[in-house]
Amino acid sequence: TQSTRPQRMLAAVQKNATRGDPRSVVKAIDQFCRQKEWAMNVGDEKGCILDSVVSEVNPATVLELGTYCGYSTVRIASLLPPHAKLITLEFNPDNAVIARQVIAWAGLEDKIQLVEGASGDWIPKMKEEFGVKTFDLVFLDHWKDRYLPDTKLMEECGLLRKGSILLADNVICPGTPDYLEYVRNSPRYKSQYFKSHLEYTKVEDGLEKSVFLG
Ligand SMILES: O=C(NCCNC(=O)c1cc(-c2ccc(F)cc2)cc(O)c1O)c1cc(O)ncn1
Ligand SMILES: [Mg+2]
Repeated sequence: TQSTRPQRMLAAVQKNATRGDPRSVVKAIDQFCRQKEWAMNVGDEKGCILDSVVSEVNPATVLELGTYCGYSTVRIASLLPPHAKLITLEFNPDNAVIARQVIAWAGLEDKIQLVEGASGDWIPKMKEEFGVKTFDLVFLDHWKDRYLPDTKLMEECGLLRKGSILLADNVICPGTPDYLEYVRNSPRYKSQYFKSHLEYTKVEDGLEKSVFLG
């Protein structure tokens, strides 16, 4: 039977990356996507901006919305301090199967908790299910029409504290106009746009970094 793109991406990781070496996993996926097949990972250009924000925030608790195959999950977790935890939500069970194996190849299982299901269902249960108080950093990379409702839900559930950072992918392409309008005009956020390109292309895209002011 025909393999899927995530399955071919995992095969490229297992062939070209070194077990236990997260950066080699990131490199193998980027090479696969540049040389073989485009895929919707945040990619190496926006990935460098992601790295700099993660390093600056040095978060103890991270929430990622939209795991896909685990590229940004591994990229973020490889920069976390010891004992820091990353929870990543993935809606699509087939993607979750692949992401778990990518995370295992990188040797980052102890830092990452992959949760399957819809963000809207899981966000209200974060505190009781995972003992999370608030998130220091949230990386939004799931369905683009879920960025705004899920941000409001995180506010309502008390998952953001003064200084929590939201970093959103694809605010230009595919675009998240209602989310951008909200974080750029709400008095509760200080927002900054990092201009870049859609992964592995010359199309404009960017990341929006927003500090929750409480
Ligand atoms: O997370 C879920 N889907 C992937 C979200 N991510 C994207 O859609 C995404 C798309 C693109 C993209 C850009 C240009 C283009 F021509 C085609 C795709 C780029 C990106 O960087 C993304 O991140 C999901 C699934 C589901 O069934 N339910 C809840 N969530
Ligand atoms: Mg994305």
